[in-house]
Amino acid sequence: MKTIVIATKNSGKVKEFAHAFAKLGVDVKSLLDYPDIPDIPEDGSTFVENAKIKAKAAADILNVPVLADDSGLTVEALDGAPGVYSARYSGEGATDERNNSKLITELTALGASMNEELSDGTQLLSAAQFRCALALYDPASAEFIVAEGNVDGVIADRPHGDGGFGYDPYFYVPALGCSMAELTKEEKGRISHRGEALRKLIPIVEQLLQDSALEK
Ligand SMILES: O=P(O)(O)OP(=O)(O)OP(=O)(O)OC[C@H]1O[C@@H](n2cnc3c(O)ncnc32)[C@H](O)[C@@H]1O
Ligand SMILES: [Mg+2]
Repeated sequence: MKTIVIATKNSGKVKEFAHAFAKLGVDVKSLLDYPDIPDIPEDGSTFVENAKIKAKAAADILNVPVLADDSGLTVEALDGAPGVYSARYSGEGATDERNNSKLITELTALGASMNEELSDGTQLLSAAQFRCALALYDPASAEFIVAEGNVDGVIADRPHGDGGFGYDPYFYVPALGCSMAELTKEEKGRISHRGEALRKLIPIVEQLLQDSALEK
């Protein structure tokens, strides 16, 4: 079995990558499997910079090609926040729950509204986008390959669904009439920022796999 290492400690991302790569017969490992690797500072100013930082840091330690994902939510009524700060939006020790609660509190305090409500009374607060940058770094060639994806949605004032992770329960997708957390992994992958970026990168990962660079 071929293996690809993803430089992430986010178990939600790991599950989505594992689902996508399983279809290619590729096993996924993450930084959760390498607890001795120290935390990688994400001090870039863009998703692409942070994805490159994470991929290179892990690849230099493990000496195999590594894929990294930097992603987040940009909200129109918040001038694009939380953006690259999505994971630490609610400060030190941030959790998905606290980040979501801060998001809704901030939007409510601003009086943000799209003047639209769903049949269950849910108010739609602001247009938003999920963005994802993937970086694949191969220490043998010292080269990066980068791919990006995004998906449009709307922030709802209350959560729906218990799938996905992070901001998914509050991210309503008008085209599908449900939140991102109400989709299966397969459905989410078809429309998501991560799915779009991954589809661009998969041919390159497959090429690397053929070259056996990822054989462990
Ligand atoms: O850096 P790693 O270890 O990969 O894990 P992380 O959770 O810190 O990941 P990021 O730095 O890329 O921050 C991404 C933030 O955006 C959120 N996010 C990213 N993709 C998402 C998705 O598909 N659905 C919901 N929230 C998402 C996620 O919950 C984090 O708060
Ligand atoms: Mg992070």
